[in-house]
Amino acid sequence: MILDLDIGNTLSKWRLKDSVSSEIRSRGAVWTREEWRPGADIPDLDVVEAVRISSVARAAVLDDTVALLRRQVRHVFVARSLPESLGVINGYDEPGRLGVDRWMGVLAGYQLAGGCCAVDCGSAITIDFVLPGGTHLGGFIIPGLRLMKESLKLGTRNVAIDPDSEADALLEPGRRTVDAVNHGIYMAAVSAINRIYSEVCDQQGVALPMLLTGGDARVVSRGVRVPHAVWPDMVYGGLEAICPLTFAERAGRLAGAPRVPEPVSLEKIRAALAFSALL
Ligand SMILES: Nc1ncnc2c1ncn2[C@@H]1O[C@H](COP(=O)(O)OP(=O)(O)O)[C@@H](O)[C@H]1O
Ligand SMILES: CC(C)(COP(=O)(O)O)[C@@H](O)C(=O)NCCC(=O)O
Ligand SMILES: [K+]
Repeated sequence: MILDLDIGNTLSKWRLKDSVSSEIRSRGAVWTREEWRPGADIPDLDVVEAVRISSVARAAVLDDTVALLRRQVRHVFVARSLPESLGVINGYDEPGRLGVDRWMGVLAGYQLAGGCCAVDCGSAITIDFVLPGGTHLGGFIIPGLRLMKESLKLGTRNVAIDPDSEADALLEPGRRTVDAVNHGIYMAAVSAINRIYSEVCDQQGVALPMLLTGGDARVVSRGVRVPHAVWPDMVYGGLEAICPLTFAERAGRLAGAPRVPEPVSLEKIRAALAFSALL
């Protein structure tokens, strides 16, 4: 079995993948706590031959996790943001400072779709762009839905947006604090994604497919007007691409990859931008 770990600021996600059949056998998530106890919250390591890790948690959390895993598992791979990987040139001035979850998302997106816009809706919402030739432009970071809500300190933090809510209902004016806040942060997130996408496609003269991942991807997806696909395992896809272990991975097949969405034409994107500039 292969254990894949995606340690984010809020949740540490894991999945077990069969190294022969490439099937996902189980998955789970635990809070990424200050005092996260590596090992206590992840599956039985006896069946694990290799571990692949993407982590944006504090260095000490990662170091402890790796030290513990190395005692029981022979192959432990820790992904890093590099200046260049798999034909993608990292757009950061200091490539190592790009969040490795973003780098994994960009590599997976490029492998699947070529140039793309990779959006990760987690603790933060990150919006990254890579052009068809492999140039990563950098991206945008805004607070995620939960962080935006908590920052208001209106006592609404415990009433999360129902992930099954329809976008139309979320875009109506709220008639009580919790709805006003939930609808407000939702509108902030989806309009930022729509606008940023259009601005960058306009600047670059190219209509790119958009891929969405992260804990809030499903609900955000309903409000994003740009054609896109949701790929819950996009960060894991980067791990598969950069450190292929199974037959399917070596053949370039990424688990759970969606069909690449067809972007609307650049003319339409530009017309929409021109219209919003009038408002
Ligand atoms: N069951 C859940 N538990 C916690 N957060 C959830 C859950 N479902 C959706 N979320 C949302 O997903 C976000 C965490 O998403 P995730 O992509 O795992 O973030 P990160 O990678 O930053 O840890 C939370 O901030 C929250 O808004
Ligand atoms: C921007 C992030 C906090 C997003 O993390 P997440 O919401 O997935 O937990 C993470 O990618 C990070 O710590 N990045 C380093 C800074 C940067 O990418 O510029
Ligand atoms: K994120």
